[in-house]
Amino acid sequence: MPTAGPKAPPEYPILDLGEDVFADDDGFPAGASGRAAPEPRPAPRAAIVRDLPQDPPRPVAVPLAEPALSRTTDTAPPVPAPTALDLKALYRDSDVDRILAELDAELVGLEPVKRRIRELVAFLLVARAREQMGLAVQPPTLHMCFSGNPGTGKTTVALRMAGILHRLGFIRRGHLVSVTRDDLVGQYIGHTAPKTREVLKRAMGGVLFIDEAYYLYRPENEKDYGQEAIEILLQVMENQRDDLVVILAGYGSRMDTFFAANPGFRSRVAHHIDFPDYSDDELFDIAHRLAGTEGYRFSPEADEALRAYIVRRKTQPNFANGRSIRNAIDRVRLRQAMRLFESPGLVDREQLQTIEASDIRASRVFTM
Ligand SMILES: Nc1ncnc2c1ncn2[C@@H]1O[C@H](COP(=O)(O)OP(=O)(O)OP(=O)(O)O)[C@@H](O)[C@H]1O
Repeated sequence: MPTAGPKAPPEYPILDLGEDVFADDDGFPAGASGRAAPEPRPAPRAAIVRDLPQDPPRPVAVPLAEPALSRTTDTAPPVPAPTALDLKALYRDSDVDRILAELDAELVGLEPVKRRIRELVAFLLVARAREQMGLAVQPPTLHMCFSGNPGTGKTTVALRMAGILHRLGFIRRGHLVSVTRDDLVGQYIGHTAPKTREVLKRAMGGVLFIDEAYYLYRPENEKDYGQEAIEILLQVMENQRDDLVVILAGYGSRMDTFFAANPGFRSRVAHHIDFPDYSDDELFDIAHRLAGTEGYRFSPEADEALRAYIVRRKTQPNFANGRSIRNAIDRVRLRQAMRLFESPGLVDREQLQTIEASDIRASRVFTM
């Protein structure tokens, strides 16, 4: 948990993030660094944002009835608020159960994370119901922090979260834009605000996922432009929170330090979800899940080799939980293909599907 005492968050003006405002640089603060005359810009990079795949396009979800008494026209009298609502029916109609089932099928383990997501779904359904009953004062704050080591499933869950928020009508588009510091912060004076705004523009109506968010803040460097990006993000997180959900992600302990140093973020992030490291058994299951979805299976000897691989890989540098297992499976498939290609005679269906121990034991992991 953060240790530093809270400071009052600074006041930010309301920003209009519509197309017109994004078209020029006006209207944004100069940033903590102060600004001199802009320097020439380097050539733009080809792509700064990773747009991840999403659900097949659907009409914008408004699964629940319009808020009662929210509209009046000259001709129609206001609709009275319902006196009771069926939360289960709201849940069924929203199709969120399908997304939760997909999440369950896709991700091994992560029980605490899945439980937190179900809690959040309940919270969102109740928020919707309160809105329909005329009880909601303002929309719930949905910005989140996903903390955990690399490869623990944060990006995968964020993608599903975007789908859930969309199906429940809390975001318009349901896409996820995944960025790191380099996508938001420029290297020269005057570059950061346009970069940050461009990313925000892409993310509007969806989820902005900022991986290793603590790199935005570099207190040791007085001239760091990260502070400028932070100020813009904080304004948008406050004032556009009905149109954008920000998920900050990174290692747990570093996120704690980041929040302690940036109370503005701490006060705007309402939901914290911790992603634990996987056990050996879970990593084993992940390997089976990943290989199985591609139509592969392990021989009994390969299973034994896989267990030994996991034990060794965890002690070696750059171990990244599920990501390391995914990479390992990719390499194992290459070795299996080479083995089959080099073997004499015909190959049958069984051989094409089977990973043998030698495909795993040829890994450098066993020689390091
Ligand atoms: N619980 C899991 N079940 C199955 N596969 C998983 C699981 N967790 C992670 N993976 C696999 O690991 C890969 C990396 O996961 P993901 O990118 O979601 O992790 P991350 O925490 O965002 O890591 P990073 O910060 O390194 O990107 C995914 O492509 C996925 O295939």
